[in-house]
Amino acid sequence: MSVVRCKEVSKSFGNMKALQDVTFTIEENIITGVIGRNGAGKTTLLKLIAGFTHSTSGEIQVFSENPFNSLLVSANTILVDDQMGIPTTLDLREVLQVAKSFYPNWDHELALRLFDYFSFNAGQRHNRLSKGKKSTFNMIIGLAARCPLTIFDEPTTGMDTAVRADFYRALLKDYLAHPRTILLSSHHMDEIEDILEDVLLIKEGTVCLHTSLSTLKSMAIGMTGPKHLVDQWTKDRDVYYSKTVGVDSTYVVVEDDFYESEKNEIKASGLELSAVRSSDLCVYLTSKTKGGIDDVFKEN
Ligand SMILES: Nc1ncnc2c1ncn2[C@@H]1O[C@H](COP(=O)(O)OP(=O)(O)OP(=O)(O)O)[C@@H](O)[C@H]1O
Repeated sequence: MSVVRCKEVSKSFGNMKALQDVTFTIEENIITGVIGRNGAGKTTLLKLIAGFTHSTSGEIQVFSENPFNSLLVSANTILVDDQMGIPTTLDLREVLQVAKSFYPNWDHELALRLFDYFSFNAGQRHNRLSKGKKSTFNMIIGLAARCPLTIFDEPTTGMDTAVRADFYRALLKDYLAHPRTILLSSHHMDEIEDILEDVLLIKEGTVCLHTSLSTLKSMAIGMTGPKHLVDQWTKDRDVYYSKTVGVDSTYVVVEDDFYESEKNEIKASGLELSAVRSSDLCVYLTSKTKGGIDDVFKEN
């Protein structure tokens, strides 16, 4: 069953087109990473899905309903971000108590165990917490709510490395025990790739790739060696990234549709083949130029 369907969805802010003709479907009980560069449109998309705002054109369905002003969607969805609007008149324990009455699947035991593990004090107020602690508290709500559609928009803002690792582990453990549809946007693709099943790659307001992580991992290969040889092997293929190495050597990341026999030929011709990390590939696929920052320093 599909939980989210977007068909030709666009969202503009005045003349600014934040999303353009976005079409994709998210199936039930899958963790999807929503990946893209700064300003790509991730937050805009996640807010549309959560029903916080409406699209300029196109059709969005969440649980088969338009999410904007939908009671069904708001009862089954949580969007965890740094603007969650946690009441400051209540202390943190009271906030958990209110959340308990609000979310039907709420696991209070889990919330309290996480609360203690991350050393929160009952009397603290959300607006007095540090940036990382605010994110950690929001994450506790997002996990304990166990909403059928759980959306985390940059949930680890301000968290230190150890807390981020704990969060991803807690998310994975809870998801395995209580499967649900999870959308997770993050700039730390290398940290989240182990828990993702699918990747939705957003580039300049459009979906540039929606695929499984296993496909992403096998779709590209690195090739290093003399430029003329590299050009020969890559001329009819998609080159995602290219940079000069040393005097006459080139490193390219190219679509991997080579047969094993071709790979052996490539290596025999003196070129080096290497695996490409999915986090690097996501950066290349969402880059404006094929050479990245190096292109800025290229002489004309
Ligand atoms: N309320 C708004 N008014 C005007 N422009 C907006 C508004 N919200 C977003 N935008 C613009 O829409 C584009 C997409 O923004 P969005 O926040 O969705 O990107 P993002 O991928 O989440 O970025 P980041 O990774 O930096 O958080 C940006 O150019 C942003 O400036």
